Amino acid sequence: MFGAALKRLQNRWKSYRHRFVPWVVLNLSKNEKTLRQVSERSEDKLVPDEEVSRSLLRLFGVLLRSQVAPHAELRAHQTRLLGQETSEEAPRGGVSVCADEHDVMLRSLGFCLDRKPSSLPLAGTGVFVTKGRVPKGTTVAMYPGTVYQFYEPILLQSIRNPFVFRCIDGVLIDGNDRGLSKMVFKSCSGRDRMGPFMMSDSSWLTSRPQNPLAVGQYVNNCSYEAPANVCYQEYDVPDKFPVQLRQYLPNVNYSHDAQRPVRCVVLVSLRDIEAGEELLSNYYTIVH
Ligand SMILES: C[S@@+](CC[C@H](N)C(=O)[O-])C[C@H]1O[C@@H](n2cnc3c(N)ncnc32)[C@H](O)[C@@H]1O
Repeated sequence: MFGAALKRLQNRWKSYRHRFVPWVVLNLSKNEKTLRQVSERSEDKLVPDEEVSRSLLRLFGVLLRSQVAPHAELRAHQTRLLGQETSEEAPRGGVSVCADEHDVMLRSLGFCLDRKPSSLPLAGTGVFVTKGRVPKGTTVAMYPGTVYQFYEPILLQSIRNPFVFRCIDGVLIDGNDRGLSKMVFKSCSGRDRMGPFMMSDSSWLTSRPQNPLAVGQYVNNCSYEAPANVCYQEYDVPDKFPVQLRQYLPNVNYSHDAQRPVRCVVLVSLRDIEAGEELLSNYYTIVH
């Protein structure tokens, strides 16, 4: 009888997946209501992948059309290479036609995000909705970083690094914007460049990411008093994702493998979120 009870306890422990790997020691939720439960990977989807693709394509398309002047020539070159027509006019006299990323976000998605001191005690920086409103089921942020398969070496990068996110299938995403992690991301991003086309975006490593969704690594853990309003969802970038829009993807594979899709993790709203609210996720998932 004792053996059976022990086995049950072991199975239960094994089924808890901490989304951040083990250096994070947080105030674990006091109640299972704050835990996310999934049966298998395919069920860890609040919204279908097609819906995630649609909202990323919409935002990235608007970002491309409103890019700053220094990129305009490169963009025109890319467009020529792709044999596509463009309705955009080149900026006159080198004057920037840049719309601020936040304006773009507000126009295309209906809300703005910003990083600010968290509303939770001792939680450092958090991510807030600063303008507009996020309806339930919206792709509200992306978790940027280098993507490691479970067998790839991450030991050095992971030391004292609270930004290593674990996907349900064991893939890891290092979202640290400093030190060795930063160097690795930049190096992999440069390696995967295809001629004039960047396949990923390194600007999330700065204080002003050109993809304004790429701040998901700063989303803090919920508590019993402040429940989660967003959840993580794995998203493998489909082959047909337009090459000229990949420059806004904030993820890159650690090892180059043209066959493997880039893994992204998006944060999806669990309810309507109003301006002024902090985004909070659940760092713990139960996989049955
Ligand atoms: C992925 S980072 C989130 C960004 C972090 N707040 C920062 O400023 O860098 C995870 C770390 O944030 C802090 N954190 C997240 N949620 C928290 C909470 N509810 N209470 C206290 N600290 C929290 C912990 O230090 C944790 O290791």
